[in-house]
Amino acid sequence: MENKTMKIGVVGGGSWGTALAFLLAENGFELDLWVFEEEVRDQILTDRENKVFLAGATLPETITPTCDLKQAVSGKDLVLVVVPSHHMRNVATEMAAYMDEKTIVVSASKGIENKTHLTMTGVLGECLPQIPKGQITVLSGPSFAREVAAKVPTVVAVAGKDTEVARIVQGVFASPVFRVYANNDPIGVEIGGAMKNIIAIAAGMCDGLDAGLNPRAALITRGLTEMKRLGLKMGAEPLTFSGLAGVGDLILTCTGSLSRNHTVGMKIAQGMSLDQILDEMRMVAEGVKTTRSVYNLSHKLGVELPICNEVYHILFDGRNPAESINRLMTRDLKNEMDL
Ligand SMILES: NC(=O)c1ccc[n+]([C@@H]2O[C@H](COP(=O)([O-])OP(=O)(O)OC[C@H]3O[C@@H](n4cnc5c(N)ncnc54)[C@H](O)[C@@H]3O)[C@@H](O)[C@H]2O)c1
Ligand SMILES: O=P(O)(O)OC[C@H](O)CO
Repeated sequence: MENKTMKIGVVGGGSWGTALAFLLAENGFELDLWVFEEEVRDQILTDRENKVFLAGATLPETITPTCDLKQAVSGKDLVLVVVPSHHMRNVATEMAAYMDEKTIVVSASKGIENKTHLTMTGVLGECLPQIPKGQITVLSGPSFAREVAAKVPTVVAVAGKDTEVARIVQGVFASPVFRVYANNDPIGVEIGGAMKNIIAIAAGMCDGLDAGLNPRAALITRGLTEMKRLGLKMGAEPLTFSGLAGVGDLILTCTGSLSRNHTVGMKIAQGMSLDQILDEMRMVAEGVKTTRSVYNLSHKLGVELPICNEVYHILFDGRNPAESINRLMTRDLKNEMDL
């Protein structure tokens, strides 16, 4: 199939869905963009801008905003799903009625479902039984929406169990400013993308306390070990954690001022309550809900994740972040290579 004739739907008009729709339009595709809010659809139609979630980017006429999910996904060759992870099941369940088995599905959402502990391709696989599992892929890596919309050079990974499908998706998204590596370890890519958000909350707390640069580097490094530990238990490839969706995204989110997860951590350390912070945010900080999933999953699987554990107790039990640093520093002494 000639790429540019592919019919594409993007589901989710938040900052990332809008930035990726912009990228695809720049790559020469015409596409439908499903947005949840009528306000956002109307703004894009009249001003060619998503002022709520991605102000400043002019969206070309080749992007058609719609609140009609059927229009966005039916008859499409490729559907990109970019909704917050806690909305994935509802949205995908509704999508199922309109989709046939030929469509390639790409998830760009990062999270682990609270109830099932499934990653987003797992949720999509359950909700879209007509789509062969090899056609469900994930795009992840260090990529702030605002920078992608500003055409800042960005490098990500696309992972799928079917190498051919991952290659097709790679070709669709790749551009001179958006380099895409193919990867065949979707579970590793998704665990990396979901867990880095928890570590970014921890790094934000460290920065909010002004605890120093040494502890932040330690959190990033030992956080990577925790990502690998849980990932390997779930069947991931170790090398994925040295890649873009692992250490790459971890570094970006733990050190980048644009990160919503890092910001949540900073505000907690500065004394705001989680409810207060979330009430003030229209955007999603996936790490909050993922912390709960990972805490429960790690206890179920018997995997020790000390940093994630502390973040859980700070967010949901009111533990003091400074006390958590002390608790982490005074744990039993270990061998660095133990996984
Ligand atoms: N923003 C980024 O830089 C970035 C980069 C990579 C990955 N991601 C991931 O993309 C996913 C989507 O995040 P985002 O940043 O695009 O969103 P966002 O935080 O900018 O906006 C929130 C989104 O939630 C949607 N929403 C609210 N209620 C809803 C409902 N009931 N049903 C469906 N959708 C609803 C809103 O319409 C909006 O699209 C997340 O998993 C995030 O981790 C984001
Ligand atoms: O703003 P955050 O913390 O949701 O991070 C956005 C992306 O996941 C970075 O790759």
